[in-house]
Amino acid sequence: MSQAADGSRDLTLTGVTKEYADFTAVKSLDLTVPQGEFFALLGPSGCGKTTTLRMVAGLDTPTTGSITLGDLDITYAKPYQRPVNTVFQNYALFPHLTIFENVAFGLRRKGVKNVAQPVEAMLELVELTSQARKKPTQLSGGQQQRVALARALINQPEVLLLDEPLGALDLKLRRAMQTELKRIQSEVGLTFVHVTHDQEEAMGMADTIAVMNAGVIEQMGSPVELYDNPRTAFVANFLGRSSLMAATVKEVTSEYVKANMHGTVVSIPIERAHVREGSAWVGIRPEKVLIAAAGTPIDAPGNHIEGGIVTDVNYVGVSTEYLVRMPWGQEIGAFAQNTGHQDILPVGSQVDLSWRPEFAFLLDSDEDPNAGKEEQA
Ligand SMILES: Nc1ncnc2c1ncn2[C@@H]1O[C@H](COP(=O)(O)OP(=O)(O)OP(=O)(O)O)[C@@H](O)[C@H]1O
Repeated sequence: MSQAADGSRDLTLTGVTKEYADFTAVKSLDLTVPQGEFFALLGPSGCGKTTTLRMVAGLDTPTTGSITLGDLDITYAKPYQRPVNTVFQNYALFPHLTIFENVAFGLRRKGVKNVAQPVEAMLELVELTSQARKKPTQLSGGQQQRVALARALINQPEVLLLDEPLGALDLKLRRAMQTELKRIQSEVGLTFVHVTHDQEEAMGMADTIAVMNAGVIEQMGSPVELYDNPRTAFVANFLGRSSLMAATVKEVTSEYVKANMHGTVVSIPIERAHVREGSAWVGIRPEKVLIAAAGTPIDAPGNHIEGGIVTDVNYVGVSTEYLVRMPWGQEIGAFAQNTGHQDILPVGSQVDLSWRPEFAFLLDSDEDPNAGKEEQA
């Protein structure tokens, strides 16, 4: 198979659109997944994740656009002609075959004579050596999922597609399998494209996340980049939580954009300010907001706002989650770590809030401040 000039086998989607009779599921998608990366497509139900994956797998054909692997154009290649395998949520194991034979299936179909060694190596990788003689129904959900993974990996695909592979597992097993999947991916070094609507799952596993909404990619980057520097309200709300407060840009310096937020001037680092003039939304995440009884000093030089009243207190053990009504009527979240240094502030307390300027971000006022809230998993 041919390789790109630099030898890389990146997966690239260029201008990929998928139209159904009266509906466009994926809109002019441009996407590059570097070889060997753990890539997550994250978004709410119906945003076009599965459609995108099916086009990479060859189960659907793009209406326009192209899909390449290195310099190999696979846009119209049959599923079995592309070095791509898929693991689905419903593992689709063969119930009448043993675990060993399920894993051996792809090799036997290719006419490989000696399957024992590769199958055993694969079972070892997914830690199921002791289960080889059992049938799928004798395994737990997580074990069955690992069989599905081994069965796909033994074909030595260049790209492994995972469509909500942990969706059928309970939360605890899901978290355990996430660690497992990440380990296996780094051991085999394949490109993984993982589709999920679970933001914690994507954040915990992926090198790069593409956040999809209504057929387009809203933003793409490392989990930290997306979380700390969201460019749209959808990303700010869908990935974690954010408070978005109306403001007007007053001044732009080399380091900060300063905005007047209901009478208080706050600073936003220039690299997180996605608007430089006019009206805007100042964004801050609740765990970045420090809270203290009115008039007491807050240990954070920065954006300081006064006149809040606590309207809700949710004690969750490691932290206390406050809702604070600001003088302009909006409720802002503030999560305080329960380090033992601060008493819990009851509902009705008068409080001041503060956050370091470097944690704030600034979005265009055209953004819908509620985008992504309802869709959050
Ligand atoms: N064959 C089809 N004909 C018409 N519309 C379709 C078809 N297949 C998918 N769609 C629509 O395309 C949109 C995207 O579907 P897709 O399955 O890609 O979403 P998704 O993000 O994977 O969602 P989920 O997490 O629920 O699987 C949906 O609104 C869906 O109804």
